[in-house]
Amino acid sequence: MLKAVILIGGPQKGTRFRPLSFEVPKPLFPVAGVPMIQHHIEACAQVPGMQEILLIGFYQPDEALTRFLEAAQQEFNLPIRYLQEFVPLGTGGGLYHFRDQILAGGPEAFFVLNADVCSDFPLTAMLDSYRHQPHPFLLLGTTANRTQSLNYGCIVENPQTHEVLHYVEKPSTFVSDIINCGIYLFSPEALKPLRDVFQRNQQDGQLEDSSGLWPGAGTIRLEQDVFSALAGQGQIYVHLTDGIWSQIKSAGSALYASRLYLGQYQLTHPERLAKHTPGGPRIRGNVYIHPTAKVAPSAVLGPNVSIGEGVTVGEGVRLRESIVLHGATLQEHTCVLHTIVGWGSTVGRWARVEGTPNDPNPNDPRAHMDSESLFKDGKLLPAITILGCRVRIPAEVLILNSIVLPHKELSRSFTNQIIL
Ligand SMILES: Nc1nc2c(ncn2[C@@H]2O[C@H](COP(=O)(O)OP(=O)(O)O[C@H]3O[C@H](CO)[C@@H](O)[C@H](O)[C@@H]3O)[C@@H](O)[C@H]2O)c(=O)[nH]1
Repeated sequence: MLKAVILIGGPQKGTRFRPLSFEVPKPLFPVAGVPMIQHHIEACAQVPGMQEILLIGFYQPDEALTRFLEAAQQEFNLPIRYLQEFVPLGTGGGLYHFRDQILAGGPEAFFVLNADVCSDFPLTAMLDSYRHQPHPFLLLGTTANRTQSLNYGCIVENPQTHEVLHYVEKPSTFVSDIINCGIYLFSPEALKPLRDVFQRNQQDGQLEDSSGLWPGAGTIRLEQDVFSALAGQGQIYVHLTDGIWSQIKSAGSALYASRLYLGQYQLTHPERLAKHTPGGPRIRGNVYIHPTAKVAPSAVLGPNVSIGEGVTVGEGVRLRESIVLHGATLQEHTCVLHTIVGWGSTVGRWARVEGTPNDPNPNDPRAHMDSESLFKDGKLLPAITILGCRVRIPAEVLILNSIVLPHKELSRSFTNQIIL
């Protein structure tokens, strides 16, 4: 019997995802037509013997999360529960805090998945390598180029045995081109080292604060407190993958992840990809259209387009490399490229809304998405355009490389601006 835990973080996280994370918790943001963590749940549900999926985070359980959990339980016919940390406990603290729930029923092992990654989740392959040689910690690793590796956990392995000999979280100088994907398979034994860290933290805290209410007592950083500390002791192994993988930190990376997942749908969910039908819109490449969306037959969509529930796409619209969220309207002849159009927003006739992609270098197979900051030398860097929720763009204007905050009604063109 197996279980899975998805670490969904909480409202203080996902700041690079604003203003989109104002409306919906980041783990529920639609990527390739379904909420970000539905991809994780689908992958877990396919592993034979999966008994339960636990989401651990520090969000208040709001309506959106509750509705998502109910729908997912029905769809996958599996118990899927949310366990709330009352303070952020770090990537390992929640696993220790909820250890009884994780170990209830005696699972053979449990997967732990960061919510903010996009992957083809080679969980069965990880399980096979775990069963071949069970160890407390199995990490999924992939390769990155030297510069970008510094943004991730870096793993030095023994190439014969795949034992992790050395682990450094976001090093300041090059350590290894094998990076931690934030996808793990842990044995029940893995909770023992977490308990040791917890007890050590508590003792250290009591020394600092005799009240015993030291706020950091329950916080455990899986990467530094466990992986770095235990590397080289025969407890941590890495399973390497060359499948699709990307982090989802910024809106730009959500658009890139959407492209990766839409590509995957060719194999996993061909029914989710729009097909060209006589009298229907022209489809180029991989496109997702929610069944309730109304798309005019003269619109041209794709590649990499996701159209959400109740969206209206008018005659002559050109839409490419974009996500259009629930209830938005693109009036006739708009051109929308490299953009996320927020919930309920309207783009007026003949308007052009365009962003600049910063996709990984296509000539470097080990390149990943850069989630760098929005500004450099006080200037907004060119990036995808984001329209927050219920934004109104008038007819015949140009919006280029801009971020428009929710509920703004624009009256002219803007380029390279954040419109507050
Ligand atoms: N429940 C809970 N979840 C948390 C908390 N803090 C972070 N998380 C969740 O844990 C995951 C990792 O979040 P970060 O702490 O932001 O780390 P990171 O910068 O994404 O780096 C991690 O992931 C990389 C791969 O994407 C790894 O390369 C790196 O080593 C590390 O594990 C995310 O899904 C986040 O929502 C917390 O206090 N509580």
